[in-house]
Amino acid sequence: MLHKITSLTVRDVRFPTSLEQHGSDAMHTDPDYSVAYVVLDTDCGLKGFGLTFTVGKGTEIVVCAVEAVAGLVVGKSLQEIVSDFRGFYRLLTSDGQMRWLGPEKGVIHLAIAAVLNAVWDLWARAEGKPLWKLLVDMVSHREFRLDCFFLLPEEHMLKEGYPAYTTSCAWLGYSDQLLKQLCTDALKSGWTKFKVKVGADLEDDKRRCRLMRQMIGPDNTLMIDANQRWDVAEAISWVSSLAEFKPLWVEEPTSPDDILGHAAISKALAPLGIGVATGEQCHNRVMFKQFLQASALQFVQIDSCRLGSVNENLAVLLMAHKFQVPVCPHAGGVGLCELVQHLILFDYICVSGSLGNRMCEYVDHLHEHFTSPVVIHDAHYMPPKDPGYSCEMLESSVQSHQYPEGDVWTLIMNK
Ligand SMILES: C[C@H](O)[C@@H](O)CC(=O)C(=O)O
Ligand SMILES: [Mg+2]
Repeated sequence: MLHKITSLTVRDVRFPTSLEQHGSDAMHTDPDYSVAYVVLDTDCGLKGFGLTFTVGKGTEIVVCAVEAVAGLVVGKSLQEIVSDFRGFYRLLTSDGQMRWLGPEKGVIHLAIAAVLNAVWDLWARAEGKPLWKLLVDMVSHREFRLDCFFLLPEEHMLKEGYPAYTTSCAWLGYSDQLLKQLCTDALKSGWTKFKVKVGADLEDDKRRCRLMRQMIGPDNTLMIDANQRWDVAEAISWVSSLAEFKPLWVEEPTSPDDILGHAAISKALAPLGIGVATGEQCHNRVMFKQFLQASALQFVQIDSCRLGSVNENLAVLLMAHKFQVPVCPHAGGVGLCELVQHLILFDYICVSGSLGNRMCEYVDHLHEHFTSPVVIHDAHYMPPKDPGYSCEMLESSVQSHQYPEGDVWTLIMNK
């Protein structure tokens, strides 16, 4: 079956997470977790679902950009696309009249990610496999030695899952009381790795990091995330002041485009045992290449919607492997956990074969709006089994959260 794409629809779907400060950080103080949600219809009835993540009002701009590229997709068959996926990727990213907006960065790239995510979802559904398995089956299996026993990596993942860390205990806008409660709950559920938001006020950061350490103890892992708040010198002195709390990494210490700045920060913090992590706003593979070449990061944080979907993320996974830098994907947003779990499973099974210093982010928000939500067991992502890329949303959720006409928003606006 050819699966000719007959239409592409895109909707602006937003969740009012800012009301309770979920997802807040030093630069995004009032995020409403949102998606530009894409559905591809085909002549045989099969659909493909895709999304890209944003944090509120920006979604309307991404929706326009998706509409602008729709004409490059509608009318093509899945077979035509996947038989020359590289050519199709180039068609989307190199359109003569739209390339000026990027190239391969910003709003237009987010839009292309949403569309390509839907195409990959369609392909995996057509093959009757979860996306990670579609990718794994494309390359040959290898056997790795894992601790004291031999297990194929795929079997290992199906049994144990992929290790995760949580960001949900310590968004910047949460009170100390809430932070304590959420840490207590998370520890009971088996979490051992925690990320705390920092960057707005040094004294606050010291208090919150101290509290986190008290709650999680000396042996669990702590990471800090500044969301680009500092300049280079400020980042070095600020993080040095937080070194006593033993963070494994500082994430996005400065502008996401400042490769040499990250290199300077990495060099300065190495003696303190603190690495630099970045990637959620690293806009394409070329940037990642230079970050790796400049030893400017010690943890690669791929993002399933920032880069040009699976296509570009695979290139980054391979480069990270070449440079022997662990990949710890970003997933702080709606739908990002659902998507990126497929990529990190593929990374482990077919590329890195290692779990050393590796973990995938998890945030405990909004999974109930997906038809195949992530399954977390004992702080591990369990491999998804349903065909596709796990980003189909419940139609009822899409309708009630569509902006501005959905019930959820009309209620808020009429208050
Ligand atoms: C605005 C988002 O919630 C952002 O804070 C997420 C992030 O930085 C992370 O998960 O890491
Ligand atoms: Mg972050």
